[in-house]
Amino acid sequence: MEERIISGEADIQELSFEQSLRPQNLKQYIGQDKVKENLEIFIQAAKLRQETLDHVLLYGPPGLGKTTLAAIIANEMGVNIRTTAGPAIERPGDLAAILTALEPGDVLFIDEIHRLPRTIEEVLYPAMEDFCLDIVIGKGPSARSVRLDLPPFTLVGATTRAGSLSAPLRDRFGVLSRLEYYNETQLTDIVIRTAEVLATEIDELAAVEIARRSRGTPRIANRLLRRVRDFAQVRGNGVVDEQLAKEALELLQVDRLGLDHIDHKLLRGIIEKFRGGPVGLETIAATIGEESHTIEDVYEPYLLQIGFLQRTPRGRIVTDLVYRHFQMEVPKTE
Ligand SMILES: Nc1ncnc2c1ncn2[C@@H]1O[C@H](COP(=O)(O)OP(=O)(O)OP(=O)(O)O)[C@@H](O)[C@H]1O
Ligand SMILES: [Mg+2]
Repeated sequence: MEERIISGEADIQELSFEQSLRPQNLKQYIGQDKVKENLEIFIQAAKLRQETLDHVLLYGPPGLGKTTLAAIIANEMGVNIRTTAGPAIERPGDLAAILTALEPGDVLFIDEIHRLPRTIEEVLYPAMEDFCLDIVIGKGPSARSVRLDLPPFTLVGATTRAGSLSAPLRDRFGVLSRLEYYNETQLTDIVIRTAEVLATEIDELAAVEIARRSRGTPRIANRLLRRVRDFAQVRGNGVVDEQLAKEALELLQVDRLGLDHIDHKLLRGIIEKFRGGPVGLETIAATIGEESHTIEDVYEPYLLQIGFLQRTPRGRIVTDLVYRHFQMEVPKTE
């Protein structure tokens, strides 16, 4: 897959930059009002009762703020956070080592929790329910099971694919929070906040321009801002105004809805080769030379979200909005 500036996923160099931009508490966390409101209540209640917070599952597309929110939850509870990821825990012993090292009340954050091996999930169930671990010592006939008590903790799980989580695991979370794409106003606020952190001067209209092209995703908004800021330093006097933002974004080949050349190739491909569809996913994949699961996981969600694509039992179809976006004549339906 080629690298895309509008990809929701983070690349490695980006991680330390992102770290510096993370809001630290719920107040600074922009948008996701429903999720925030719920968490605020649960956190307060847990603190009043002097108990640990219930286990929380955060799910939604990449770059919407799951990792950020996990850290905020720990912060608001006034506890430490330990971070790991599904694929990093290979054997039950790995999980046991992490769990037994927790302090009472800690948050254990498991990113990509849908990638946890099933054998590990089973160890996690009693840990989540009763704060204990059943460990098998020895092999064969002399093997015996020992029960270990754990300090009470809060598991925060994050996943981009709630559907691939097993039902028994999902059921053990007391709080299920789904993160939504952000609207233009919220993204504008995020761009302005990030500019402040970066000590970059930016016009409100420039921030709106960046927000519009960010596909509802803070990670993309921050990434675009960073590129536009580079442009402002080299081509201008460092200040980001509307005109400069537009020029820079033009150069980055991100159109006014945040679509790039791959989206264009996909949408135009369906129009030109299949008269707008319906056409099957595999056929689209072969036509544009991408893997079908990449199309499904990475390219499609936003196109579906803005109503440019529709999924039907017979395949994908492009909607009238696409023809208008490309200033093409909308075909008449027979
Ligand atoms: N509500 C928000 N307010 C301000 N900034 C945000 C918000 N949500 C996310 N961000 C910023 O967007 C970037 C990406 O967020 P984060 O890493 O938390 O996303 P994620 O959902 O964990 O993504 P992934 O699925 O790839 O793990 C971070 O730099 C963060 O500062
Ligand atoms: Mg994350």
